[in-house]
Amino acid sequence: MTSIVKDTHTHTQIPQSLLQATEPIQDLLETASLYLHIPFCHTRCHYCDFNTFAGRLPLREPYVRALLHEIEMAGVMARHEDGRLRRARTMFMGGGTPSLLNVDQITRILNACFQSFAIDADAEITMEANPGTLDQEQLLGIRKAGINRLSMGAQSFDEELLKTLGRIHSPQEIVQAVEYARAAGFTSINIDFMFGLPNQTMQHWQETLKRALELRPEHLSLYSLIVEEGTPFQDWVNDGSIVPGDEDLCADMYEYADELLRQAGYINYEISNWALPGHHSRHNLTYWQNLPYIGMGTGAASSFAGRRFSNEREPLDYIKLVKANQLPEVESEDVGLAQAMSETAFLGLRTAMGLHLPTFATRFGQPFSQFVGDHLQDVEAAGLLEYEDDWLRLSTRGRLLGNEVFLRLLPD
Ligand SMILES: C=Cc1c2[nH]c(c1C)Cc1[nH]c(c(CCC(=O)O)c1C)Cc1[nH]c(c(C)c1CCC(=O)O)Cc1[nH]c(c(C)c1C=C)C2
Ligand SMILES: C[C@H]1O[C@@H](n2cnc3c(N)ncnc32)[C@H](O)[C@@H]1O
Ligand code: MET
Ligand code: SF4
Repeated sequence: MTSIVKDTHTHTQIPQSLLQATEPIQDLLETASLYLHIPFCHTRCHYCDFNTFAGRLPLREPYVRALLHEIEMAGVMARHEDGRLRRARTMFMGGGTPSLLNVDQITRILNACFQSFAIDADAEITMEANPGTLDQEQLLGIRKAGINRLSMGAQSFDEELLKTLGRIHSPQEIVQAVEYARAAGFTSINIDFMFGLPNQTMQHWQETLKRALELRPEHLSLYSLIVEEGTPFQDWVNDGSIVPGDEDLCADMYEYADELLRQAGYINYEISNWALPGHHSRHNLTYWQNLPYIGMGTGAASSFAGRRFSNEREPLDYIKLVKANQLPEVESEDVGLAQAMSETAFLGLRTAMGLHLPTFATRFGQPFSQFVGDHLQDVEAAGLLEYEDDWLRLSTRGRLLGNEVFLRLLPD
């Protein structure tokens, strides 16, 4: 049994496995999580603005070759001064739709990472998949190649809504994909859903969550629809042919989900993420803890060695750069101490656990209270923050006013 710490103020239940630092922060700062971007999709969903391309499937093999080359160069870049390979605790192959690659391509990508980085024997290795692109043989192959966590975009169990979204699969194919994944030995499965969708009623949402829970995924990500610039959804919102759910409905849907999932044993460890005890995504948490990560592939972002940088987004240009033996970096920003401290605080405060104050002080050689100064007392007095043991977190009220809290905390 995982022991549970009860937070009486917010009624969240946070297991010790999340509260206890797994390793000293100085050791974690010496690692890098790996993100690998696969920029291909069958067709583009109507709401999506990710860096991904439809109709360019013939580019898959040239792209994979370039990615293998980039992994090798990144491994060299990330090595320690004495030549040791950089250690990675988690890997995440996202997109786009990595499940559009064949087993051989996925295996080659993983093996390149195993050669160029020191991947922990018990690393969390996730791959994103679209339920419309999965079959039993492929799932067995990728499990064997080393993928041990599967993250599926499902979005909804409503047939009509799936059409509005431009999805390529039916509700039944979501169930089928999870069954195939279980049969292939996956014991850690995430499913993504969206709410606040056009014409989505509370009943639709309840039905989707009910069917999601029947599959008993270890992890659920629930995202409120964002109407992104340049998407068909934005055109349709502008011409009035679709109307997204309003703020009140979205809040009700979020609260309904949170309560239902809590009763079903899931922990809301971050705004959009719920997990059964022990199944939180360690990769996601590296982002929320502001730990180093290296992104490879088109448009992938990195936070490493005091810099944030990101790659060329267009596949053909990316391939060209890599072929010329160059790291395909196109943007870079130095991250100073003050910026790193602010980011670590704000990212931490968005998680259910909050910010671990002793870790902050060890990491930056300065306590958080000293860094923010008088602002902290103001925000505390307004009832927006609360302490529990060594943790500082947003109160229920603070969570509703999240951005307000962050603005007020910023040093002048
Ligand atoms: C609704 C909020 C979402 C956040 N991330 C995603 C959603 C839906 C999903 C997502 N995850 C990554 C990407 C980038 C790929 C792309 O095509 O643009 C997307 C859209 C990967 C990712 N997420 C974070 C990092 C650092 C990375 C890897 C590097 C990369 O981008 O290539 C961190 C992160 N994601 C979100 C937040 C708030 C966040 C901060 C810690 C939101
Ligand atoms: C990675 C996950 O991000 C979610 N996702 C993708 N685009 C959007 C958007 N515009 N708004 C909200 N969620 C989105 C989907 O649920 C996808 O599966
Ligand atoms: N592309 C997959 C899907 O939509 C995975 C999530 S979106 C990057 O199903
Ligand atoms: S399949 Fe995923 S990445 Fe591709 S367009 Fe749809 S939501 Fe975006």
